[in-house]
Amino acid sequence: MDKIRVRGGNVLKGTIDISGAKNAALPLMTAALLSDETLTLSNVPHLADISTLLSLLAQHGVEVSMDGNASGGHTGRVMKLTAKTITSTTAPYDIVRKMRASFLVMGPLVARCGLARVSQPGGCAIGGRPIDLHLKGLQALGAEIELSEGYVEARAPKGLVGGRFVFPVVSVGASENLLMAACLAKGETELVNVAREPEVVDLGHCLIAMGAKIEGLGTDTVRIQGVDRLHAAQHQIVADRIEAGTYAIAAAITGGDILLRHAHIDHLPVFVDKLREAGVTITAEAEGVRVARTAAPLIGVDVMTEPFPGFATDLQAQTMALMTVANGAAMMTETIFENRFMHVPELARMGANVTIHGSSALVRGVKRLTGAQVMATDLRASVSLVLAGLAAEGETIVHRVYHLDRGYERLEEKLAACGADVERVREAG
Ligand SMILES: CC(=O)N[C@H]1[C@@H](OP(=O)(O)OP(=O)(O)OC[C@H]2O[C@@H](n3ccc(=O)[nH]c3=O)[C@H](O)[C@@H]2O)O[C@H](CO)[C@@H](O)[C@@H]1O
Ligand SMILES: C=C(OP(=O)(O)O)C(=O)O
Repeated sequence: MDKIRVRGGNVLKGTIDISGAKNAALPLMTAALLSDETLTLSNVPHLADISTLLSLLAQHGVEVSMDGNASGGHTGRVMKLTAKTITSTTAPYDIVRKMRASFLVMGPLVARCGLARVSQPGGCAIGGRPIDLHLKGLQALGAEIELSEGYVEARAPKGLVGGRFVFPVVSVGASENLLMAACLAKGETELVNVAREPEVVDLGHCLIAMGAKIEGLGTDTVRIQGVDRLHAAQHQIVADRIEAGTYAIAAAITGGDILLRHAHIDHLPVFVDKLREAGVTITAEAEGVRVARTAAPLIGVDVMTEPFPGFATDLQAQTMALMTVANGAAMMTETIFENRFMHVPELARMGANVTIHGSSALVRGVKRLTGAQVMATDLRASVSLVLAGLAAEGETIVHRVYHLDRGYERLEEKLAACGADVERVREAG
C-alpha cells in the first residue's frame, strides 16, 4: 500500500490546475445510460472512482473510449460513452460496494429500461448513508420498489410517470438520481428542496444538452418535462471545487500564494467568507482564484457544514487542519454526516488540540504541529493529514493513501510544483 511522505515547513507558491470534479463526473457518466447515442465528456479527472464506475457501466453494456491524458491541459481527458443497448439492468454487489456513487445508475436504468436491480450500497466510514430518499423519490415517479437479498429492485414496466417529490432533507445523490429519471418520465416532475450543489447543476446542464427539458436548476425547485428520448451531446465537466478548496488551504496553512487555475469563486461562497475571516486573502482573477496568506496571522473561525450554498462537508476536515494552527479557538460543527471526525485522533498525533462534543469539535490552535505517522481513514480525512503535514515540523507519513486516489489526481505532483516537499512511497503488495 502506498504512503505519502511530507516534510513540513515550505511556503507554497505557484499555480495549480484544478481538475474536473469527481462528484460531477460520476453522475455525468451514469447519464450516458439514458441515451443510445454517444455522450462525450471532457475534463475527466484521472481517479480510482472513475475507473470503478467505468467497470460498472461496461457491464451494463456501455462502450467507452478515452482520448488524451490527465496532464494534457484543462480539457485533457475526453471520454466517450455509448449505451447503444443496455445488456444488463443489474448493478452487482462486487462493484457497488466499492463506491456508493454506483447507486446513481438506478434512476437512469429504471427510466430507460423500466427495470433496475442495484445492490444496496450500505454505509461507509463517514456515516450510515441511507438511500430511502432515492427510493421514495422513484416511487413518486411510479416505480415499484422491492428489497431482497441485499438488492433494490425498481420496476416501472410501462415507464415512469412525472410526479412531485419534496425532499425532507437535501440529498445530492437522490436529487441526481431523480433528475435523471424524470427526464424520460411521462409528463411533468417537480422536485422541491432539491440539492443546489454546482455538481447537480452541471449534471442538469448536460441533460439539457442531451435534449432534456429542465427549469429551475440551481434553485430549490426544479421542474422537468419528460421527453421520449435523449440524444448525443458534449459536455465539459465543471472544475472540482473541493479540490480547489483543498489547495486553498495548502496556501493558507503554509503562508503561501497559489493561483487555483479554472476554480470558480462562486462555487465556494461560505468557505471563501470563512477563510477571509481567518485572515486569508482570496481574489477572483481572470484565470481562476488566487489564495494567499503572506503576512497575516491565522485566526480561529467557527464553521458549520450545510448543503450548498453553505459550507461543504467535503471541506470540513481540511479546514480543521488549518484551524489546528490558528490563533484562538474554532468550533467546527458537522451537520451532514454523523461520523466525519475520524481525522481528529490522527491530527492529535501531530500535536493538534481538538475535543469532540457530539457533532461539534472544538479546535484550540497550537503554535506548531509536529510530524508523525498517521492513518488515512477516508478521502477528505486523508488529505487533511497531508495539509497538516505541510505545516508541521519534521516528517509526516500518511498511510493508506488509496483513499486519496479516489478523489485527488496527481496530488503530490501538484503540491510539489508549488514547492512542497512531498512524495509517494510505493510499496509492493
Ligand atoms: C459522489 C458524491 O457526489 N458524493 C457527495 C454527495 O454524497 P451523497 O449524495 O451520498 O450525499 P447526500 O447529499 O445524499 O447526503 C446528505 C445527507 O442526507 C442523508 N440521506 C441521503 C440520502 C438518502 O436517501 N437519505 C438520507 O437520509 C445522508 O445520510 C446525509 O446525512 O454529497 C455529499 C454531501 O454534500 C458529499 O459529502 C459527497 O462527497
Ligand atoms: C464523501 C465523498 O465522496 P463519496 O460520496 O463518493 O463517498 C467525498 O467526495 O468527500
